[in-house]
Amino acid sequence: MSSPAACSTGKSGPTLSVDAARLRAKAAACPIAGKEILPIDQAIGRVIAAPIMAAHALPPFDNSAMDGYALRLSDLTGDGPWYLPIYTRIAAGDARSLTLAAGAAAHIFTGAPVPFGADAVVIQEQVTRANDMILLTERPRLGQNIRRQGEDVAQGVQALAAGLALTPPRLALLAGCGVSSVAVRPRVRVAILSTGDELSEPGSTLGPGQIYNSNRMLLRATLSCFPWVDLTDLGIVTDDPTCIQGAIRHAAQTNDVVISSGGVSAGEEDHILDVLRLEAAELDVLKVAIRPGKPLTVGRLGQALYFGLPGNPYAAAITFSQIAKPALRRAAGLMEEPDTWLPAVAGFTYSRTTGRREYVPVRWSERDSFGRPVLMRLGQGASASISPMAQAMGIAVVPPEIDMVAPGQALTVESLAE
Ligand SMILES: Nc1nc2c(c(=O)[nH]1)N[C@H]1C(S)=C(S)[C@@H](COP(=O)(O)OP(=O)(O)OC[C@H]3O[C@@H](n4cnc5c(N)ncnc54)[C@H](O)[C@@H]3O)O[C@H]1N2
Ligand code: MOO
Repeated sequence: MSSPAACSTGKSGPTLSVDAARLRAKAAACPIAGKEILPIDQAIGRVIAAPIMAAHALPPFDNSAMDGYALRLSDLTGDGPWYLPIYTRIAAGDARSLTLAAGAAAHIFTGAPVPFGADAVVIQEQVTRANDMILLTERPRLGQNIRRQGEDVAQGVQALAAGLALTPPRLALLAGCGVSSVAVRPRVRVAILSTGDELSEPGSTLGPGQIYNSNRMLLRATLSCFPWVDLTDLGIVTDDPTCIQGAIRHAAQTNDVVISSGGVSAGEEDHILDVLRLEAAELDVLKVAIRPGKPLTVGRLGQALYFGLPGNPYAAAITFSQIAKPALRRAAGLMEEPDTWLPAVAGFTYSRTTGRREYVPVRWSERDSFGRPVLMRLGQGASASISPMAQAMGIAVVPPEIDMVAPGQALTVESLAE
């Protein structure tokens, strides 16, 4: 067992604002080095490791945006109407290299290559066709209904930057540019464990004084939604300092991030901080002005980033989403910050104690005249309650200095899921 080491702060250390705690957690998270080359169909949700260049222009050739007739504007002399003979028919996939005959039109279909010399396509609804001739009365605009080669992405330019997640639209862009494989960041290896002698797994019979382990499912389900996470679930670790120390030490040696729940507050049965000291952890965050979730621990344990989430389920969910997740995203190499909050107004009254930023589970069924959701509060703010967050459409954010939330008060609302 290693000797106790000084932490940067202790149980009585300073209380940080949510923003300061998040910044510290992110600063403690270094992007995982290295890369993997994956076929694009196996890269869904992964993080781009290096800029991706377009192998081909998009679109790869000038093509028609509509079903109609390709023509040359200089053939339309005078004020019209104009008659043009149809010299050929060009469907999508036509492999011929065609030049438009002088004074003629080509019957062309959406996605078909525009013949050389044609500089406009008139949709079929705007012409009168008689046998092999068309009649048109309005002069087309130069280039109308023609999608130019490379107008979406030019060949050889950067199609996507490093640090972006490969969302479905981005994968579609790569496919469209003919990119078949991509260099992605390695997955972040994350281990989760639940502490507490009172915990039992669903499926087993509850003994006296026991509760079912819900934090494991919360973290497991949340992390399973991140394709850039390689998850190890260590299950329940009993409230014994030696067991916790062994589990945490091994987890930190074999993972990039370790997340525990429970045992971080001040009680004699809360062993996480003592164990972290014995393991010479460098602790950056011990108390946060957040409700729920004040007793949160963030630090480094050897090469691993460590999050000690509070045991209360709503506190675990909020501290994970507000502090741990942004740091995990940084470890994954993600450069984009999700910014999905909505302006909203309170539809409820709530008298509260100031000093902590509070995350309130809410639903709404109405919007005000500006289109803002009118929020209804769920539950009574208990950090042990799971049902309010399960029923919630979002989480309203109440600033620390507010002592009374009244109907009509402007608030922001965030998603707990993203
Ligand atoms: N004297 C003090 N007591 C407490 C303080 C304090 O400052 N002084 N802080 C309170 C606050 S706030 C919170 S939040 C909790 C945090 O406690 P811990 O992180 O130490 O967690 P535990 O004591 O282990 O558990 C708290 C609560 O959550 C239940 N729990 C734990 N793990 C799970 C799980 N995996 N699934 C479902 N529920 C779980 C546990 O049974 C407890 O009821 O401390 C307050 N106390
Ligand atoms: O931080 Mo605790 O979650 O307020 O109950």
